[in-house]
Amino acid sequence: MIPGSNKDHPSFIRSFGYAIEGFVTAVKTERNIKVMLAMGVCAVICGLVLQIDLLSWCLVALCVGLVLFAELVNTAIEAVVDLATQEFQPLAKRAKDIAAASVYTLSITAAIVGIIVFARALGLV
Ligand SMILES: Nc1ncnc2c1ncn2[C@@H]1O[C@H](COP(=O)(O)OP(=O)(O)OP(=O)(O)O)[C@@H](O)[C@H]1O
Repeated sequence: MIPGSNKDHPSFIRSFGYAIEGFVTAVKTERNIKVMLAMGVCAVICGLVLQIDLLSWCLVALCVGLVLFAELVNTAIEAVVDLATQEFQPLAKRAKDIAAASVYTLSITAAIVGIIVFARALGLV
């Protein structure tokens, strides 16, 4: 919906409330998001312990945020596919498998960046 085109369009604050609701629902219902949040907390603890520099904090924040973003989008795609069909459908499989692949691609990339950042902080590279 185009913002402002309809007086019933939710306000910015209400839309933000829906987004928070979506985040809470995803965390409550999706095991993978809990795992990713736990890994994000671990990365922050490692950053604090190793006293990484500002640029490294930016990389850690970007990686954690992007992985969570990808998992949230993946969860939304799964919900839409389930809404469209409960039957076995090759296209449903393709959509879910590719959405899952996007999360794993980003997670592996984030893990590589994390290894480099923390190895550098430990003076290993
Ligand atoms: N309607 C469907 N038609 C065909 N294959 C499906 C369908 N629904 C699920 N699948 C297959 O089962 C796999 C698992 O689907 P599911 O919806 O259980 O997601 P999931 O792997 O449990 O995701 P998550 O762990 O993130 O919740 C999909 O990747 C897909 O290969």
